[in-house]
Amino acid sequence: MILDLDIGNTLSKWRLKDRKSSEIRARGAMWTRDEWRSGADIPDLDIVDVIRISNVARQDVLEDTVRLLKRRVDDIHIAHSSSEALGIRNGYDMPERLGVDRWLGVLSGYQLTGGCCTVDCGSAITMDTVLPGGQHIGGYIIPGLRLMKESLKLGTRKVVIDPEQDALHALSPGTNTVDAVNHGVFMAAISAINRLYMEVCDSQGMALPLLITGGDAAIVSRGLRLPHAHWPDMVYAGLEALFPITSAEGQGVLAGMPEVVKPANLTEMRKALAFTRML
Ligand SMILES: Nc1ncnc2c1ncn2[C@@H]1O[C@H](COP(=O)(O)OP(=O)(O)OP(=O)(O)O)[C@@H](O)[C@H]1O
Ligand SMILES: CC(C)(CO)[C@@H](O)C(=O)NCCC(=O)O
Ligand SMILES: [K+]
Repeated sequence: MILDLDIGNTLSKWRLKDRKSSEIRARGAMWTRDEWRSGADIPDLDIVDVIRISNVARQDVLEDTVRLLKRRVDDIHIAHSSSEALGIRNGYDMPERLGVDRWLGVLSGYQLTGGCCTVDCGSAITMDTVLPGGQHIGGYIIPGLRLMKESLKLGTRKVVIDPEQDALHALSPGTNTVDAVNHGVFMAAISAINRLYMEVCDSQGMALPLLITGGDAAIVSRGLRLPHAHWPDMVYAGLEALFPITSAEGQGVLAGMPEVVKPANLTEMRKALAFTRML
């Protein structure tokens, strides 16, 4: 069994993947601050023979985790951002500084689309662009939904935006603090993603497919009016692309690959931008 680990700033997500059938057998998550102790929501290491890790938490979090895992499993692959991988050139001035979750998203996104914008809605919301031909041009980082709420210190941090809520309602003016904050934060995130995406397409002169992932992707996806595909396993797919193990992975078949969604029309996007720039 393969253990894939995605250590984020808030949550550490894991999944177990069957080496033979390529099926995902189990999934779980724990707070990144918490220790790996038995009884918690952690995978059974006795059935694991290889581990792949993406980490954006502090270096000592990774070191502690690896030390613990090494007692049971020898074969551990840790992903790093590099200046070039799988035909993609990293656009950062210092390539190793690009968050590896972003890099992995770009690698899998490119494998799926051959050029796209990737958005990861986690503690932070990040957007990255990789052009046809494989040039990554850099991206944007804004606070995620929870961080935005937390920064207001209005006691609404724990009140989540109801994922079942109608997206239109979630964009309407709030008539109490919780709704005012939730709807405001939701609108801020959606507007930023819309605008950044259209600006990038405009400046590159092409409508790129838009992919979205992360803990808040389902909610954001419901509010986003632009055609896009939701790929929950996009970061894991980057681990598969970088360290292929199963025969399917070797052939470039990545877990949970969504249908590629045809992007919005460039002329229409330019009209929308022209209008907002007039204001
Ligand atoms: N069970 C959950 N526990 C905590 N947060 C959750 C949960 N489900 C969804 N979320 C949302 O997901 C976000 C966390 O995003 P994600 O799971 O992508 O991990 P992350 O650790 O924040 O990632 P990164 O630090 O890489 O941005 C939180 O802002 C929260 O709103
Ligand atoms: C931005 C986050 C926190 C998103 O998870 C992560 O990708 C990160 O820590 N990145 C390092 C900074 C950068 O990407 O420029
Ligand atoms: K993430």
